[in-house]
Amino acid sequence: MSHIFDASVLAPHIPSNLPDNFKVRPLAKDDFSKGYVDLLSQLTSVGNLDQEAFEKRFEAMRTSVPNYHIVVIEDSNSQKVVASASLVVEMKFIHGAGSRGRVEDVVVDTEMRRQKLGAVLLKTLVSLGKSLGVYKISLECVPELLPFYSQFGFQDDCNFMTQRF
Ligand SMILES: CC(=O)SCCNC(=O)CCNC(=O)[C@H](O)C(C)(C)COP(=O)(O)OP(=O)(O)OC[C@H]1O[C@@H](n2cnc3c(N)ncnc32)[C@H](O)[C@@H]1OP(=O)(O)O
Repeated sequence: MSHIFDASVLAPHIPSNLPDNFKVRPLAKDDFSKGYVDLLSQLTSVGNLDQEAFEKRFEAMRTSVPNYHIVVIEDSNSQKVVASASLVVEMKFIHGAGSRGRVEDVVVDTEMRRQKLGAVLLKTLVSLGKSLGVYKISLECVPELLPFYSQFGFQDDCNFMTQRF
């Protein structure tokens, strides 16, 4: 199976108390056929992303340095991807040529919410980020989700500005 990053890098960071049917792993190239795009569409507009476009983008991300750490949870009962979150690492000159982590695109299938899958993803990404040596991890969210993210060590500490095209 082709993963977007090395599964052995992820393994030490996965909480052990998950029900047997849930498997936490890096995004795989064949997740297109496991409902991954439908899952992302519960987060925001995905636009026109057919299998060819998905696989082309997957390869670009897989071979990027530093890696895109896209972590998913597959439910073996349905063989669908039911949750996903990303840790993107950005290289800097500042902080001693350090790296910053950004948590992006956190989503759990509507049918699977409130079963702690979001918590599993956030704990996994924070632990992974620390082990990769990033000097900080940040994310952007609506005010309603501040209590959710604060459980995993995030603090509300600045304004967020955006410009859309
Ligand atoms: C950086 C970004 O990507 S921001 C975008 C975040 N994603 C979205 O808004 C997409 C739609 N929402 C979702 O996919 C989900 O509701 C998520 C990811 C926000 C939460 O995932 P879930 O798996 O349902 O959360 P999980 O079960 O792990 O919740 C753990 C605890 O967090 C808290 N929590 C969960 N969801 C929320 C929420 N929407 N608001 C406030 N607190 C919450 C609760 O205390 C919950 O414990 P409880 O169920 O015992 O009350």
